[in-house]
Amino acid sequence: MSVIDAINLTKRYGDIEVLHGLTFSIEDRSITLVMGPNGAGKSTLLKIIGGLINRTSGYISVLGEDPWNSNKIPRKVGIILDKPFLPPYLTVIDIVKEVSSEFNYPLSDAKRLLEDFNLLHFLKNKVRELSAGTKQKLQIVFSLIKNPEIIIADEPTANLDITSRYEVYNTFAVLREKMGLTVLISSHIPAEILAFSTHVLAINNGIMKFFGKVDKLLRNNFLEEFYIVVDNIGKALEALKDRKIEVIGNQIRISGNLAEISKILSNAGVRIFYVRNSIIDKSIKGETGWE
Ligand SMILES: Nc1ncnc2c1ncn2[C@@H]1O[C@H](COP(=O)(O)OP(=O)(O)OP(=O)(O)O)[C@@H](O)[C@H]1O
Repeated sequence: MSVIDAINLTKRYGDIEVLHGLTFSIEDRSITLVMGPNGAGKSTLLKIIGGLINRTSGYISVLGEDPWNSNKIPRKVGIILDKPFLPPYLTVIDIVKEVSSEFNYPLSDAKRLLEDFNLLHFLKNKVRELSAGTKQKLQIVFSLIKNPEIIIADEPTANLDITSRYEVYNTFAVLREKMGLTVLISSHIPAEILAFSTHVLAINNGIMKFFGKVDKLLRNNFLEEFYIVVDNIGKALEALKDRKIEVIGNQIRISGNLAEISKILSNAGVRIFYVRNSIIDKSIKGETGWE
């Protein structure tokens, strides 16, 4: 079932058309990586989906409604930006209370969300005392306080170090798996997020270059060697014991079909934090025109 449908969607700023006739459907409970170089049109597309700006022509439906003319979309779509706008001198609990009361959300449920994302111990901290990664995770949790069905994240990891970036990607994977949310994330660092995504929508100069499942993007490149980092190396080694693998530091070197290996690990309850392989970068470039 699709939750977002776009047909021939265009956007012009003044005389300049920056989105040229995009057509796609986003499936319920998917994580779509929206990728493309600077100025490609990623933010513009996400803002249209979130109802922050209107399209120029074409059709867009989000949860069955036109996002620009909808009371439902501001409540059902959570928007996450690259830099969280959290008041630096307020404590986390102050903000939680404010956001909960704004959306009529029980405070006890909000605290449970913080607990789910391992943030409960920051309740009494002021925002300025928190790391960039923690602030971003908080922004994500705050966006959940209204019970959204879709989360749109525009470059959510742009200002984060690698550890925090993976924490944030992981948070999105949890949102999808445990809370059944549909997630759209834009990024400049596509290879990192690919392991957490189900679909890819690639734009370049406002033209959609690729839309489809991650497997399709990587389809020709499976019998290659790559490196993965997982959350539980012991469980991963057990799950992959019939395969030729080598452990190098915290990475597992393995050859084979990436989709198949991810499935084995996922069935064993192991989460992949990181996949690296020059082929992934090459297939992103080959299929999408990404430089
Ligand atoms: N409010 C605006 N008025 C005029 N032009 C705009 C406006 N916002 C964006 N643009 C232009 O539209 C094009 C697409 O911009 P957009 O921000 O959507 O791209 P992006 O892919 O998100 O880029 P980045 O990765 O740099 O954020 C760019 O050429 C940009 O200069």
